Amino acid sequence: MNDGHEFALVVVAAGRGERAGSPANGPKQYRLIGGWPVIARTLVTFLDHPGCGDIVVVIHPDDEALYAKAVGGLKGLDRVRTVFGGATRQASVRAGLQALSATSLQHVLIHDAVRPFVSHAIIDDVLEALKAGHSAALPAVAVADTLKRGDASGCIAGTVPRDGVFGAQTPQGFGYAEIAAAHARAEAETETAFTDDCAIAEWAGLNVRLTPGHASNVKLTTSGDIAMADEKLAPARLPDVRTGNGYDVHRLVPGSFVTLCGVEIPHDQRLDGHSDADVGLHALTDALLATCAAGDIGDHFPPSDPQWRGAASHIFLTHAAGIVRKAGGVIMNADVTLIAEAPKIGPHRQEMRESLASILDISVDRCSVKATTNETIGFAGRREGIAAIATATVVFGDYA
Ligand SMILES: Nc1ccn([C@@H]2O[C@H](COP(=O)(O)OP(=O)(O)OP(=O)(O)O)[C@@H](O)[C@H]2O)c(=O)n1
Ligand SMILES: C[C@](O)(CO)[C@H](O)COP(=O)(O)O
Repeated sequence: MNDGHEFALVVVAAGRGERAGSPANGPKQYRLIGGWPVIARTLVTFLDHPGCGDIVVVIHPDDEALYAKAVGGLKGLDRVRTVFGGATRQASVRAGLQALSATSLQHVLIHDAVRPFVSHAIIDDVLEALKAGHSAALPAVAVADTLKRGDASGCIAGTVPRDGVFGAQTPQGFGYAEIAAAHARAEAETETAFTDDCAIAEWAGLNVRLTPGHASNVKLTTSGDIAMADEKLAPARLPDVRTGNGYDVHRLVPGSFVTLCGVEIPHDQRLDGHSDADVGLHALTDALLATCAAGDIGDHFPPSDPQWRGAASHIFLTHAAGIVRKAGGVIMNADVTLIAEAPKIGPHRQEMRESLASILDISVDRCSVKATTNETIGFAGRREGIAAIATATVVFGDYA
């Protein structure tokens, strides 16, 4: 079982997680972060470490089913045993160490189940220190905040010098025989409640080496810690970018001007329609409505409604832009292609772009107007009508 392995492991998971609250789905080591139970994430890092041999997970007697469900499906579980813990972390570690009494491995690492962001680098540095001859190794992070001592009234009683002060993390590493003996002695000889195993090693006179911990190797203590861990592991949110297209055509009849993209152009024909028949603005109105699936221009402005007779089409486009914005969208660009044999669009393009920019309240560089003839074929080629196609891009949500 331990062929080629460098250390045995105790993972303590018998706590009740009272500071994190105890919801129906069990104590914090069984809560989900990024869709995984905390304890499963923790175990996987060790199961994947080439130096890790026997593993004892110390659980609470009430949690057998929760544990089985949480770790079910992990690879390498044949190396993992469970034992029941005690009323304190210290008692739970002791139970874990006793369960390893037959281990052939010289070193043991002791880790909190609720430190799921432990890394191979942290483990390797602990192992290096043990292999270099230290009896114990402690991953630690220098304290960065100024430390204060508070008094019973909730006021500051003093500032604690932080030079040489470290936050202790796990996994803490030891010679197995030495830490097992130190734990047994501590149990027999002192009432002191030790909050970590290096404190027991120190008490027993063992030499403890500091190794690099990492800020990310946080102990999930409160429900806020669990929420932060979940957020950290959440898949990156993709931007909600939506594109809509629109198409419109109106018949040409004898007249003196056409209105295209909000610009009146003198011409020997006019566009026939219920409103001002501006195909460019109508196509773009549909494109914008499409970005939030808000139907089409006919749904909002029925041709049967007399109030829209001869209406200027910027009303329709302004309405569509309002719907988009109400839905949380930001209009990124608008592009209109006019299909007309005549009049010539080129000389009016800039004015049309400015007209779109003003109606949509976006910059001109986000508004494009293009034109093409229909090579004298089809209804547009025979000057029977003018068509327009339009595309709009809108970004919705947090990325807007
Ligand atoms: N009797 C105990 C107490 C704690 N632990 C384990 O020790 C680790 C660190 O302890 P802590 O964060 O204090 O966990 P809890 O004791 O569960 O938390 P609380 O004090 O809020 O109840 C956890 O993995 C926890 O499950 C344990 O195995 N047995
Ligand atoms: C062992 C430990 O994680 C080191 O920082 C910590 O002491 C355990 O937390 P507890 O709240 O004291 O049980």
